[in-house]
Amino acid sequence: MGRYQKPGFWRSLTQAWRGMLYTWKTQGHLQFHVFAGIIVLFFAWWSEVSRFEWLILILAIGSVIGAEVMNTALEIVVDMVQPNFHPLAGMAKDVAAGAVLVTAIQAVVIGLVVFFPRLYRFAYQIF
Ligand SMILES: Nc1ncnc2c1ncn2[C@@H]1O[C@H](COP(=O)(O)OP(=O)(O)OP(=O)(O)O)[C@@H](O)[C@H]1O
Repeated sequence: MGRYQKPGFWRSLTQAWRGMLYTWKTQGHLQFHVFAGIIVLFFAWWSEVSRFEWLILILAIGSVIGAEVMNTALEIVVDMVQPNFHPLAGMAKDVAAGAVLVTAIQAVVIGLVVFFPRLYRFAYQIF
């Protein structure tokens, strides 16, 4: 095993990007979250949300994506430390997946609070 050397700023960025790419390639959930986030941002632009709503929506999308990336990191560590079946290894993964679920529920609630009144008004005008 090579000696560890603390990387510089640009090298750290490259490594972080490599981690993101790995997560993107291996986790279908991340692809789904990014796709859903793009659709939400499109709707935000289309329905001309306020600056504050933009910030909240971006925070919500970033939280889900960040939690998914952290979840992937934990899965990698668990698989490295415990490649065999172990109840604690399974529980660690389940707890990390629970963190993603919390952020996803939060994002859905934020999306409803921001978009539901607009969709309601839109539907009201049409029907
Ligand atoms: N070593 C293990 N021992 C016991 N149970 C495990 C182990 N590895 C995984 N599991 C169980 O299988 C589930 C799925 O684990 P897996 O490693 O396939 O993650 P995943 O399908 O990529 O999860 P996610 O959908 O959260 O990204 C875990 O949530 C856990 O309940």
